[in-house]
This record gives sequence, structure tokens and C-alpha cells, in this order.
Amino acid sequence: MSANASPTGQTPTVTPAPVRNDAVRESAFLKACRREPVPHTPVWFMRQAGRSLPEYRKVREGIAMLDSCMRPDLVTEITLQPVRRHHVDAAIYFSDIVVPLKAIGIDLDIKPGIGPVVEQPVRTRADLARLRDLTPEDVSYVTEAIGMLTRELGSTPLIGFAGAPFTLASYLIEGGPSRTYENAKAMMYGDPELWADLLDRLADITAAFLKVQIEAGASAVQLFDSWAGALAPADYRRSVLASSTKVFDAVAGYGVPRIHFGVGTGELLKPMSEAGADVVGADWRVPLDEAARRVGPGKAIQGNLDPTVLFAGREAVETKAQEVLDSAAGLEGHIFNLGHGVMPNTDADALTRLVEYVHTRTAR
Ligand SMILES: Cc1c2[nH]c(c1CCC(=O)O)Cc1[nH]c(c(CCC(=O)O)c1C)Cc1[nH]c(c(CCC(=O)O)c1C)Cc1[nH]c(c(C)c1CCC(=O)O)C2
Repeated sequence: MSANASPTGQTPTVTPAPVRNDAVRESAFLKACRREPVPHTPVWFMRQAGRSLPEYRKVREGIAMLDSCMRPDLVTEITLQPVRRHHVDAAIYFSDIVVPLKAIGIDLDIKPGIGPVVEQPVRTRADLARLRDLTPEDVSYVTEAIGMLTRELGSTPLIGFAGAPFTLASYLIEGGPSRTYENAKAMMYGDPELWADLLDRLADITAAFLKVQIEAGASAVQLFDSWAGALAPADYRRSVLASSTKVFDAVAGYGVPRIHFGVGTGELLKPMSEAGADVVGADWRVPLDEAARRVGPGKAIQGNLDPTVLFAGREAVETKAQEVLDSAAGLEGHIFNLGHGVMPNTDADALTRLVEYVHTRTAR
């Protein structure tokens, strides 16, 4: 099967979304996604909007995480903060991977310092019935916020995102964050039919959520399969790949770049790349030239500075950032990022200096 073939043989019926303007289309970020020559290596950071920024902590004061995601004014402000401060090459829409689940009525919350917690975990076929389809009306605040954002962003592209079916399933089944994923894996190994149906449902919800963002004006989308690294490649292929492929197929027709990322997925880069994304992210455990070999030709690579390096002082940051740039030197299409999200205690100035370093060192 070719990397972009649909497992169902269906071709998406959507028409390409118009790119907001020529400047966005010609931005370094979108060029790198398309593997075209760039004026400099584009940079953005996963979790660039968030607790590392004092201005974020200020506007979020007294407002719960999920409530903030439903307020277009706040979403717009928080999404713009890292663009203003760090001069990153792309904005990422401020939200969370559990927002579409909340929007279809799943009783969940994001607990500070813990993460998503689901009141009644999804563990049986009866539980599956609680996962209804997502309609654009369920997330009208997303459409509204992206409309506001794209007016403010000018030539800076906006990345929409969603959680991949496996990572969403891990929260739904475990009821919260897990180190072992014992309940999720118990379903995957013990009741493969229920597992497949659950991931397929989540694929539809995720695809619907990405479509809303693209139709509202997102210029690229990233699918976070953050916890897929917990799986062996054979299990990923057997039990996860089809659902992520379904998501990428569903949005292929828009022509916006699709990015795929997970943590600790060095051994999964090949099967993950088969799900169909245009750009594959790698964490810091695999050098980018090796990541590109595993991913195969025809895809851009994103990554992969260890986020903890930012605690080590300017010289170490530059040395390690240069190592990333050197390992990416032979690639067609590199987007500089961290190997996972910005950690909350990161010095914001260290991030600003890192963007400047990458831009200066790669200016052509
Ligand atoms: C696994 C995952 C989640 N959420 C997300 C993922 C995939 C990325 C990854 O692997 O890190 C994705 C996410 N969550 C958030 C964003 C915002 C956009 C950006 O990247 O700047 C993005 C892209 C905001 C957020 N999502 C969350 C915060 C922190 C809550 C707060 O600021 O009050 C933010 C800014 C909460 C959250 N939500 C989740 C976790 C693990 C946490 C952290 C819990 C904590 O440490 O408090 C689930």
C-alpha cells in the first residue's frame, strides 16, 4: 500500500481549502512542509503557548483550562503570545486534545499539574455509545476563534491540531494519565473488536475536529499521538495504524500539510509515516538523519531538541541546537521544534534566543 492510499479505497470528497493569502502560502513554515527551499529553517515549539510565559499565567488567572479553550478572545490572545514574544514561524491554536471529547458531552476535566481526568472511563461496549459524532456547532467557539486569529496573524501560518485515536483512547479508558496504559492495553489485546470500534469512533471525531479547524482557516494540522511510543511496532500496525490513517485520509483533500508526532516513537517512525502525514515529528532520542531514513522519502521532518536542554544555559542550548541543525543538514524539509512540549518552568528568554539562533544560523 502506498503511503497515501486510503485503506477503504475512498477518496476524500472535500475541495482544497483556500490558503489565507500568498504570504502565508509562501511562509518558511509551509515551504518546509512542502519540502521547498526556505529562506531560513522555520521554528515553532509544541506547547509554545502556556505556562512558560508570564503573560499566559496572567490572562489565565482564575480561569479553568477547559473554560479558557471555549473563549475565543482568550484563545486568540494566548495563541498570539508566543508569536509576538519569540517570533516563531507558526502559531499553534490554543486548545487541548480533550476539547472535542468535552464538546460531545464526555464528563472530563483538566486538573492542574495532572492532566485530563475522565469521570466515567470508557471500558465496555455500552460506554462506547456515549461517543457521539462531533458537529461544527459543538465547537462553534473554535470557528470563531480561528476567524479572529487569522485576521491577527497576518503572514504567520496557524497550525490546528487534535489528539490521535490511540492517545485519546488512552485517556478515556484509563480515566486519566497513566504510565503503563494497563487498561487501554488490556482492551487492545483482550477485546480487539471493541478496541477497533472505539478507535474508529475516535478517528471520526478527530477528523471532524480537524475539518472544523481547516475550514475556519488553519494552514496546517498536527495529529498528536503523544503516547503511541508505549506500543511495539507490530501492535501499532495491527491495532492503531488504521485509525490514524483514517484521520489523515479524511483531511487529505484540503491540501494543507498534515504533521504526525509522538513521543518515544523511534521504533514506530516507519509505521507512523505510513498513516499518511506529509511531515513526521521525531523526539530527541533519534537523530534527524536517522529519523528521515526510517520515515522514508517524500516527507518533511520536524524536531527534535530535548526540551530539558533549555535549562542548561545559553552555550549548551546553542551546542545542542547546532547538533540538531547538523543532523538535518541533508534533509529536504526540516522544521525545527523540540522533541516534546515546552516544559512549564522553561525560561521564556531561552526560547526567544533559540528561535533567533536557528534563524541566524540557517539564513540563506
Ligand atoms: C497529551 C496532550 C494533552 N494535551 C496536548 C497533548 C499532546 C501534546 C503533548 O504530548 O504534550 C496538546 C496540547 N495542550 C495544550 C496545547 C496548546 C497549544 C500549544 O502547543 O502551545 C496543546 C497542543 C494546552 C495545554 N494543555 C494543558 C495545559 C496546562 C494547563 C494550564 O495551563 O492550566 C496547557 C497549556 C493541560 C494538559 N493537557 C494534557 C496534559 C498532559 C496536560 C498537562 C497537565 C499539567 O501539567 O498541568 C493532555
